[in-house]
Amino acid sequence: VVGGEVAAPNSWPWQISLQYLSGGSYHHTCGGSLVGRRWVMTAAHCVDSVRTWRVILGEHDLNANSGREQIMTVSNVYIHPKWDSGRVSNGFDIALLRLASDAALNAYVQLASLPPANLILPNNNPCYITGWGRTSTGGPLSPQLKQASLPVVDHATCSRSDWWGSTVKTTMVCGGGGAEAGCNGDSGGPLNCQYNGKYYAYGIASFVSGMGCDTYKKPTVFTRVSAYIDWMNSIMA
Ligand SMILES: CC(C)C[C@H](NC(=O)C(F)(F)F)C(=O)N[C@@H](C)C(=O)Nc1ccc(C(F)(F)F)cc1
Repeated sequence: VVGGEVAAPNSWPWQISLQYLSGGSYHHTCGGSLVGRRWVMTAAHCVDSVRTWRVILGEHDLNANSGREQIMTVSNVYIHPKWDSGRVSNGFDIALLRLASDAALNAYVQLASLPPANLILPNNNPCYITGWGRTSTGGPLSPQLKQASLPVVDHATCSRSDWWGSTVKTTMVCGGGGAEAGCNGDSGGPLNCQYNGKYYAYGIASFVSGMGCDTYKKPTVFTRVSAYIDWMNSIMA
């Protein structure tokens, strides 16, 4: 997350850290959202390589043990059937991870609210991105979870030729476009948007400009979760 601030610990209690085993230790690679006691929603591009995964619930500081963390094994990975790792601009950047055991829900670990199918939030709707991703283009990951305000940029604006043009589809949602942005390592994490007085996991961080995370008129692009509710229900049922 470029800009914004460190979040109050566990104030986004559905945020997870997705980690992979390499060289005998686990490394944060993506964010995600707990959407069921055995289910995590993340980006397909986060899990389209064969690795040993684990999910940390109740996480805040990647380098400290608060005692609130729950370390979960991933038992299955379900990538959207239309995802094409060579074509992130086609969309379908969504995956579900089945956990080997149930999460214990408490003050630090809660389920994300999924939006109603086909919900489209208006331009400038208040939203926050959360994640442990780079704090500047090419910079380090953040040890603590960060948040930044990324209001919705509607499709009409985001698809203008000097913005993302036809790269952005209606199954995506754009957020920000100024000094605050998602960055590498925030992938898979939620865009938390206010709707009827509560926060919904309305987006899944998908991509930023290759020219830099906070490139002007290149807002962070998210998978629009409300476009995939039927697919998610078919998997989690
Ligand atoms: C691995 C990538 C698919 C996802 C990676 N995503 C992120 O860093 C995050 F956190 F914003 F989700 C990213 O945007 N990385 C930059 C460096 C990138 O590759 N951006 C990018 C790739 C393809 C396009 C497109 F769609 F035009 F082909 C646009 C931007």
